Order: sequence, then C-alpha cells, then structure tokens
Amino acid sequence: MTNKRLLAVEDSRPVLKLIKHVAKRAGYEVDVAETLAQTKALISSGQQYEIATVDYALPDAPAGEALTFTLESGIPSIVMTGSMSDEVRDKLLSQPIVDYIPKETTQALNYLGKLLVRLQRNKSIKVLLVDDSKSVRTYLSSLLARHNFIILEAENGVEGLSVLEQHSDVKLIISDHQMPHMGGIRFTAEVRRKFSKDEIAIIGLSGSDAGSLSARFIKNGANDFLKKPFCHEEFYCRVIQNIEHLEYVEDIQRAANTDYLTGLFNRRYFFAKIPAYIKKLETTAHPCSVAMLDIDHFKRINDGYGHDVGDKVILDLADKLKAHFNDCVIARFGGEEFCVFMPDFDYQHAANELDAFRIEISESSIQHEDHDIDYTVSIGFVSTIDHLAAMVSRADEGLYQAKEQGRNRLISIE
Ligand SMILES: Nc1nc2c(ncn2[C@@H]2O[C@H](COP(=O)(O)OP(=O)(O)OP(=O)(O)O)[C@@H](O)[C@H]2O)c(=O)[nH]1
Repeated sequence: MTNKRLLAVEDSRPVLKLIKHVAKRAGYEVDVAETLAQTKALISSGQQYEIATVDYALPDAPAGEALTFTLESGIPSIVMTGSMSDEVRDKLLSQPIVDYIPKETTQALNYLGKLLVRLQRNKSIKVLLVDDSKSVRTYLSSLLARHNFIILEAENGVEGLSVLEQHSDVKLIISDHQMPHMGGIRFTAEVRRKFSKDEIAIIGLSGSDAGSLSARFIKNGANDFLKKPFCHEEFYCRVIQNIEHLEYVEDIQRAANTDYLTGLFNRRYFFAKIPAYIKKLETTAHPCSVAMLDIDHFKRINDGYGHDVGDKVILDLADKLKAHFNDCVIARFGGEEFCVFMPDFDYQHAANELDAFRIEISESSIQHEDHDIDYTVSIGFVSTIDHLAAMVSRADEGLYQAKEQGRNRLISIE
C-alpha cells in the first residue's frame, strides 16, 4: 500500500484527470483542489502532502496565490502553467519551486510523470558538494534538497576525498575550482584514480572567466562544467542529465551481465568475475565449491504444458536457488542449466547443502491451473580448488554422471 500523497491544484477537469492518472502511475494517492479556497481547506485539515502540482492561475487566485500558499505551507510544488511570459517565468524561478511545466502540449503530462518518478529515485542518490564557500554550499544544497537528493558536503578536495572514503556510493560530485588545500582540478583527477566517469559523475563549477577552465576540468576527468552565476533551471537540467547518463550505463551493464528471464548473472559475467574471487580465496587458504544443476526431463514439461509453464519452472528453480544459496554467486548458463559458485564451502558443507536443496526441489511442486507440477534436479559439484573453467568442467562431468545414473541425484568429481 502506498502512503505518498500528491495534492493536485487545478481548475481544468480534463487536465486534472490526466494529472491524477500520471500521479497514480508514479505511485501517489491524489487529492484534488479546484480553487485556492479548497486548497486552503485541504491543507488546514492536517493532511500531509509529499508534493503538489499547482496551476499558476485559478479563478480565485489569478496571479500565483495558490502557489504562494502551498510553498508557505512547506509543500514542495511543481507549477503547471498555461501562460508562460518571461515575466511569469522569472517570477516562478525566483520562488523555491521544484520545477515548472508549461501546459502547452500533451508532452507536459509525460514530463510530469517522469519528474515524479525522478523525485522518488533521487531519494536514494547521494550528491557530494565540494566548495569552500558556505553560502554556495547552502544555496546548492537547497536546490538539490528540493529534488530529494541526499546531500554530503566538503570544504575542499582533501575533505571531499575523505567523504568519498566513507560514501563510495556517491553518484554525483559538484566541485568548485579554487579551494584551499586541494582545488577542483586536482580533486577531480584524484577521484578518477578510483572511480570511472560511469560510476561517479563530476560537474566542475567556477566563477572564473578563464575560458579554458571548463576544458581543464573535463580533460582531468569531469563529465560537465557549470559557470557561476547560473540559472537554477540550467543547474537542474545538468544534474539530471548527468544522473540519467549513469543510470543508462547501469541499465546497459545490468542487461549485459544478467539473464533476462531470471535476473541471475549470465555465463559471460560469471566467467568474468569469479576467477579473481577464486584467486583471493586460494591465497587466503579458504575453500570453495562449484556446482552445476540441471532440471531433469525438462523437455517433457515444455512438451506437456507449453513453453510458458517451462519458463515458470525455470523461475521457480531460480527463486529457490537464490533463497537457499544467498551467500553464493548463481548464474543461469542457458536453458535449464545453472551454475553456483560457493565461496567458503568445503566438500562436506557443499555436499550437505546441495543434497538438502535437491531434496527440497523433489518434495516441492508448482501450482499450475488446477494441478501440481513436480520436477527434480541433477547436480554435479567439485570442491578441489582450481581454475574456474576446470572446476566448471568437473562439476559438469558430475552432472553428466548424475543424469546417467538415473537423475535426481548429487555426484561430486574431485
Ligand atoms: N521454457 C523454456 N524452455 C527452454 C528454455 N531454454 C531451453 N529450453 C528447452 O529446454 C529443453 C532442454 O531439453 P534437453 O536438453 O533435451 O534436456 P531435458 O529434457 O531436461 O533432459 P535431461 O537434461 O537429460 O534430463 C529443450 O526442450 C529446450 O527447448 C527457456 O528459456 N524456456
């Protein structure tokens, strides 16, 4: 159940209907006020609103009075406006609004939908502000807080690096140029020794008129540059553009590394990541095991119930693997075949857990329409530490023997 609540202040019923639709899709409960009087009544009733969309001109509030009221009531507000003269725009931007959206085309509602989702996502995104001026940090902080970001601050590059030690999940850094101890250019270069442009975005910031500064920032690893003073609309555009770039890269990496059906890692990622893990375990004299699992007579399930039910069985096995082996790395190698890398599992521990899993699968079933589907798995595993390819090959040999010996069994090859 959701308890995020949005107040839609709007006198046009068709627009209101669209706002409600878009807000509900973004996970909000929506209350509606068609006049300033209704807005005041709702807010003074004590209802808490996470955000409001506010029509700039209402019949009883023609010049932004409803907006003034929502802002004074401490509700982050997105302005929906029909008329967009430069004068109105300047007036809007001088107030602490989240954003304004001209209601010129249907794109306005798409924009609102994306903005509402963005504001939710921002709640888990850390932004580090590095500037020796307290007033600049306070100003930038107030802009970022309006968009729900988690804000961290540092007075110079040295402090910035130490904040990053504690918070390696920072997604965006906004760094001033001239600062005592360590300036923005060196700080940027230092950050890049540890984090790539696809892990942390850096926006350089300076009031200097030197035209080459933006290029110096970018050549030392910044993703972008903003010259002070800037219009805060441009600030938001650049912040969002840089965050979205990181998210696109994350999405692409996720798609490249995971299996589309189960969300587990794929074979390629498994072979790219696990060898280093094995090496680390080997040097610290820790054991590990590798298991290969395969659903028995899976073709019969596909042939008897259809491909969709076959997929449901694959998903069921993937979910049970995740639950049972939550400290392990699990990959779907293809079809109905899975590989489990088990760090710190010696032979006995692996044998016990894998056999317990085999029994769990053989004793459970999946509900499909009005009957149960039972299935079993065959498992091969190895606990003698070696190169990943050699361990997988031996586990595969165990799996082959398990199939040969009648299926629904566990065989180890050392
Ligand atoms: N539903 C579904 N089926 C798949 C998928 N990938 C592969 N398959 C099917 O999995 C089946 C694998 O069959 P086989 O390799 O003959 O193995 P099996 O029937 O499980 O027999 P054994 O492994 O010898 O017990 C084939 O029918 C493939 O079409 C998938 O993503 N979804």
